[in-house]
Amino acid sequence: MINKKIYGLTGMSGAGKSTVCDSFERAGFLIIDCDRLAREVVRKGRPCLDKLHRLFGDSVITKDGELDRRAMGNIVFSHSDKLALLNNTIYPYITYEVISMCGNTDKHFVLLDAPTLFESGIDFICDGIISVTCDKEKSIQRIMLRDNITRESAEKRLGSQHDAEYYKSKSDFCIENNGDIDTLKAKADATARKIINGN
Ligand SMILES: CC(C)(COP(=O)(O)OP(=O)(O)OC[C@H]1O[C@@H](n2cnc3c(N)ncnc32)[C@H](O)[C@@H]1O)[C@@H](O)C(=O)NCCC(=O)NCCS
Ligand SMILES: Nc1ncnc2c1ncn2[C@@H]1O[C@H](COP(=O)(O)OP(=O)(O)OP(=O)(O)O)[C@@H](O)[C@H]1O
Repeated sequence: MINKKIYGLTGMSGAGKSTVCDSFERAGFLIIDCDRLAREVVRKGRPCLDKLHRLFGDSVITKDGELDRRAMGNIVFSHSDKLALLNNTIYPYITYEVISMCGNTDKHFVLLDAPTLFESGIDFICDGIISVTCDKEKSIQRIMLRDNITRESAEKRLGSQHDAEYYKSKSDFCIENNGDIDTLKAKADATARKIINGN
């Protein structure tokens, strides 16, 4: 996108992307949280939710007409064909929102926080890729605690994603997060500075 530098931030669930976003926001980046956009595009009454209802049936809709996220997660993180169907349905809506936000901001630097950056094809608009990685067991422990899910659900979710080596091999910057939070923040601050200063 003209006059903007767009960086994609990716990595497995629980790797530490949200903490990295805080550093980049402090450094002056516009942060686009694709998980949040994915929640907005499936709000009650939005066309994307109607499509999901038609494709997945009543079991993914709550009695209030909202997306039943836990039910949908149980389906798609156990069946790769269903995950592909969800992704193919939802990504065009997310991509539209991302492009609008990039076009509307005054900020020069944008960070797309997107766990499924490569699958969505949105890496195509990025000037650079940053990944956050950590040992799989650490991811499992962190998301069990943060999302109040079982080990089995955590393992299934991670099973739908790539491993650390994959993210590393496709990134311009890789932030390893096996230490404490302060170490992660220091690495993230340094990466943001490096990008802004162009070195
Ligand atoms: C399956 C859904 C309903 C489960 O909702 P739930 O509230 O339990 O989880 P939440 O949305 O907070 O996601 C938690 C984490 O799961 C992982 N995850 C989410 N979607 C996907 C996916 N399509 N493929 C692999 N991992 C995913 C991410 O690491 C994410 O941070 C939801 O994740 C969803 O709608 N996913 C499809 C949209 C998507 O791809 N989002 C990522 C944005 S790029
Ligand atoms: N180095 C660390 N030490 C301890 N806890 C951490 C560390 N890094 C992150 N966490 C915690 O682990 C959890 C997962 O981190 P975070 O939410 O940043 O992951 P994420 O990559 O954004 O995951 P998702 O893709 O699922 O949104 C959070 O509760 C966070 O506070």
